Amino acid sequence: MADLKLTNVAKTYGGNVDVLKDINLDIKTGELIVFVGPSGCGKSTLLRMIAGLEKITGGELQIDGQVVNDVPPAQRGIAMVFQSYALYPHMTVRDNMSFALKLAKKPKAEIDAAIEKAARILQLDDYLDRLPKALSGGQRQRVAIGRSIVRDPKVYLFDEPLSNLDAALRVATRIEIAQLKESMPDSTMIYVTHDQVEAMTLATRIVVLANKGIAQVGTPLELYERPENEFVAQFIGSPAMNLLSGEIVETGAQTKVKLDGGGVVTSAVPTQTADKGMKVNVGIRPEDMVATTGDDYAFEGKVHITEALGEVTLLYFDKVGNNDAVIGKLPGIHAELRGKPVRMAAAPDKVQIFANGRSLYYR
Ligand SMILES: Nc1ncnc2c1ncn2[C@@H]1O[C@H](COP(=O)(O)OP(=O)(O)OP(=O)(O)O)[C@@H](O)[C@H]1O
Repeated sequence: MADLKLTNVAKTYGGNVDVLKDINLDIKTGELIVFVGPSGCGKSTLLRMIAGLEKITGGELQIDGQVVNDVPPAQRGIAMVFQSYALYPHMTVRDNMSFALKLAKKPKAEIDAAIEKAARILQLDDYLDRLPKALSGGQRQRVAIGRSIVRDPKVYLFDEPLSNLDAALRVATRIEIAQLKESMPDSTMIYVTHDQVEAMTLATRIVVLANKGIAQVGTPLELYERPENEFVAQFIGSPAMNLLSGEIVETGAQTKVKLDGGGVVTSAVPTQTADKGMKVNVGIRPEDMVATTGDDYAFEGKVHITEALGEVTLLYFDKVGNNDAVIGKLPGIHAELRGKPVRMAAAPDKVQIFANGRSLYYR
């Protein structure tokens, strides 16, 4: 059981290199928080500051109401699982998992009970007497997690735990982590990943880090359906959300935007009379675009390239007005559209509007 509270947490290296500033975040017991963001944005640094492996140079970190900025890692009740599951090669799974408890001089009965519980949760019962070299990558990763579980920490920190695994194993281990979380509802977990699918499927809330701060915090669906800004809009989802410049031509409960070099698109984001004429960017996800033959379309463009992925086809359009090439995603196989002019539309509730990079929905 652990609540974490970060207040204006900052990290400066060498007194003058700001990596993170003004990080404010409340994490409640039982949450699985995922940190995502572009390479170098400070995900690992933030995780390591929470673990106590990296000094917090500004602000405050509280665990269960107690300020822990200067509490050493071992006394924070936190366990960290790294991407390189460095197990002791000459020790069995059981010895690897019990090592920390033996060092802490815990009674044998307590150690045995902890190992038994962790092995059951991680389905490692049959492997306890094996050496790491006789395990698969996924099983080794589970042993690494097991080493944390036996210490019964309040908070688990995962730094890209699956990045060394091949694609199939990643999926299997991801599902195991989801089940692990379910079997320990009172544990708090923080997880760093580059993998969007991991973030979307595992997180109770995702924290998007960018430009030294938090770009948005929300449930996976909030981030996907209602990004607060263009950065999050384009960071979450693949291919990225299309942004098309235009001007508001009609306001009200439904807003109409005339796109540069395109048609008029309707958005369910409400606007006020004074917004008429405002220069905005309209955001539409590739998967929310539909091909239409009607006159009510967002834009018409020539399909430059098609990529058939099996269940869907990606359509890459030529530039529309001043806008970058737009990508559409249609169910099924549509190689026949290559080189053809196609009209694309989107339902109003799938159309976002951004002004100066920020979503009008959150005004
Ligand atoms: N000792 C250091 N001195 C100065 N700058 C550092 C130091 N350690 C890390 N940094 C910088 O801090 C920033 C954040 O690094 P960090 O490893 O936390 O990013 P990350 O988001 O985890 O990146 P990645 O996704 O590539 O793993 C980077 O720009 C990095 O260059």
